[in-house]
This record gives sequence, C-alpha cells and structure tokens, in this order.
Amino acid sequence: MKIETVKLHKLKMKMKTPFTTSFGTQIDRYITIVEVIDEDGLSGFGETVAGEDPLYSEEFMDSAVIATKKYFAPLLINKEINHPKEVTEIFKPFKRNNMAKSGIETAVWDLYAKQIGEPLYKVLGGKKAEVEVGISLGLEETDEAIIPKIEEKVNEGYKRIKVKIKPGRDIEYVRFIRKHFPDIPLMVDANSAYTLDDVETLKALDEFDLMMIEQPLGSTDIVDHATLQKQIKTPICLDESIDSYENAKAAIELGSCEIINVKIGRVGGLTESIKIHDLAKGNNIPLWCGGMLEAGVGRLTNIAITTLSNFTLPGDTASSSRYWDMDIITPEVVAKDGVVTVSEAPGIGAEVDFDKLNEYLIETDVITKNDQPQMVFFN
Ligand SMILES: O=C(O)CCC(=O)C1=CC=C[C@@H](O)[C@@H]1C(=O)O
Ligand SMILES: [Mg+2]
Repeated sequence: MKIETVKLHKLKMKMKTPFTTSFGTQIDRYITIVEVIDEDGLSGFGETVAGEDPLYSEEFMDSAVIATKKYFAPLLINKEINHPKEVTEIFKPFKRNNMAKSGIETAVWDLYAKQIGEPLYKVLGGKKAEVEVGISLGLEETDEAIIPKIEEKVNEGYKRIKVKIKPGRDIEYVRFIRKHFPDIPLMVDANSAYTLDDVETLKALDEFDLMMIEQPLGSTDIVDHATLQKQIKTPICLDESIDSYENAKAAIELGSCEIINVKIGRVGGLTESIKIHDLAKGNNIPLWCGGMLEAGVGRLTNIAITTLSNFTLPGDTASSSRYWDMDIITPEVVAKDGVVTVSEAPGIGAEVDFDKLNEYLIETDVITKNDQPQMVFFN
C-alpha cells in the first residue's frame, strides 16, 4: 500500500456526564481521528487516545498531534508498505510517543484490512464473534451517589463493574459498595495514587473479594508492585506501567501483576498489543482491553483486539452511549447484556459518519507528500 494523504480530524466531544478519577474530573473530551488515505482514495481510521493533559501518562493531545504531523505521518506518506506490522519498525528510532504512534498505526491496520476486504479482528488473528464487556465508573461526590450508577449498569448487564478509588475513598467506600452489591464482579482502579507506605490500606481491600486492583502504585513502577503483590491476595492488574513488550516481560518475570490491562494507545499500537498478548498467553497472565474514553473508532479497534484468545476478562469498552449522545460512527457500538457482537464488515467494522463527526469538528490538519519529516537529524 501507499499512503498519499493523512488527515487529523480534531474533535471536541461533550461528555454526557463528568468522569472523575484520582487525578481529576473530565467534562469535555478532545479526540483526534487519524485518517490515512491511499492512492485509490480508500481511507483507514484510527483514534489518538492521549488525554488532554499529561496526567495519565506523559503524552497529551497537543503533543500527539504535533508528533504525528512532524514525524509519523510524513514518515509513512509515499512509502511502500506491504503490511501494517512494518509501521512499528519505521517508527522505532523515535522514542515513546506511543499514543501518537498508535493513532496512525491503527489507521494503517484499518486501511489494510479494508484493502483486502477482511474485518480487522480477523486480520489481527482474533476468533471471537462476540466479546464480553464491563464498565468503568468514575468517583462521585458522595459514596451514596455511586450506588444507583452501579445498579443501572448491573441491570444493563455489564459483565464487571470497575470503580475508581483514591486515598481517603478506599476501604470504607468499597465496604459500602459491597454492602449493596455483595456478589457482583467488582474491581477497583487507583490510577497510581498509592505507595508502599499504604500497604495496610491495600491489604485491607483483600476482604472484599475484588477481581483485581488496577495500578495501585506509581505509573512507571514495576518493582514495588512485585513487593506489594507478595503481600496482598487481590490480583494486581497493571495499566499505566505497561507501555511496551519489554516492561510487560519485566512485570511478568518479577511477579508485579497477575493480570494486564492492554490499552492499544498506551503500548504504541496493534502490533505491540499482539506481541504483549502472545507473551502474556504463554505465561498464563489473563488480559483485558482498557478504555481511554474513546469515540467510536477507538471503541471498534478495542473490540477487534479483544477477539484475541487471551483477552479472557471483560474490558472497558462499553456502548457508545456510555459517554456520547451521538457517536461518530454508524452503526454505534452497542453492548447488550454486556456482550458486543463483532462486526464482519471490512476494517474496524463500521463507517465513520462525517455528518456526525463534523458536528464535533474543531479543525482538520492535512499532511501530504509535500510534507517531509521535520527533523534536524537526518541520514
Ligand atoms: O474508557 C473508559 O470507559 C474509561 C476507562 C478508564 O477508566 C480510564 C481512562 C483513561 C484514564 C483513566 O482515567 C482510566 C484508567 O486508568 O483506566
Ligand atoms: Mg486504569
């Protein structure tokens, strides 16, 4: 394939309800949809999932857009690419910027799948016709306020409920939730808000029969999580700490986690996600696919990777209507009783609906073959 043009559609999407975690509250979501267009005018789509501010990771949407415009899009334009796996190699000299890389790399996968007329999930090696999903619920102002939210989502059939915790909103908060819902599949996500000094608090969570505790310690830590896992019964699931095959390997070898949350953007794309999948599978570490408050393109890409066999736990990819009054794809993602049916249509499996996308559009940046990588170093 040869990519002729890359378009970055920058969107501002109003969320139905604010989403609060240990690092703050989100009301609007700024999303970039990457469109790669080949010589025949066929388009592939990917979603850049970086946060608006560098709070979840060091990347943020503006940095991802700049990195894509300066480096990643010009590096791919006009290059003969036989398979999307080559993209990771082309980007390799450029350190990190994983979400920027992933936005365009996933678009190339979608384009490739469309060119060969296959659904993306099959091209990735997935086999499931449907995937089970859970939902991630943010912190509410009071403990009481989370109860009706959980009730609603349990009634909608989501296969597990994830709630956010932070220091001061942990043991009693989870006890309160468990009092109302003694048996639901429940997990907590701390977004790296604790240290080893909090080991007693984290140990106390063992009594609540949680499926897992996600990222309790530092966002780049692997070593302290191994120390912690030896002291608590609840399985640790790593999120922020896993941003490459190499540190997934380190975490598995050190015993830093019993579960891994794969976020395609965080690890730099689908090729790296598959590598981590195969590694985890060989080590009996179950996976699930984490969300980044995606619009439809990101949701569909998440569903495609979830069809791989070792994604055995329900992920974060709820219905489009979880955050959006109107998503940018047709048809939207719908979870029925916590199950999403995987589309058999070529590529990600639904159309990007430009009538809808344009409602959210701030501007579109266009990168063409006249744009060279803006590098000081060259060879
Ligand atoms: O996509 C979703 O539904 C939300 C997933 C979610 O919990 C998160 C998304 C982005 C950053 C974090 O706040 C959090 C996470 O850490 O998993
Ligand atoms: Mg998380």
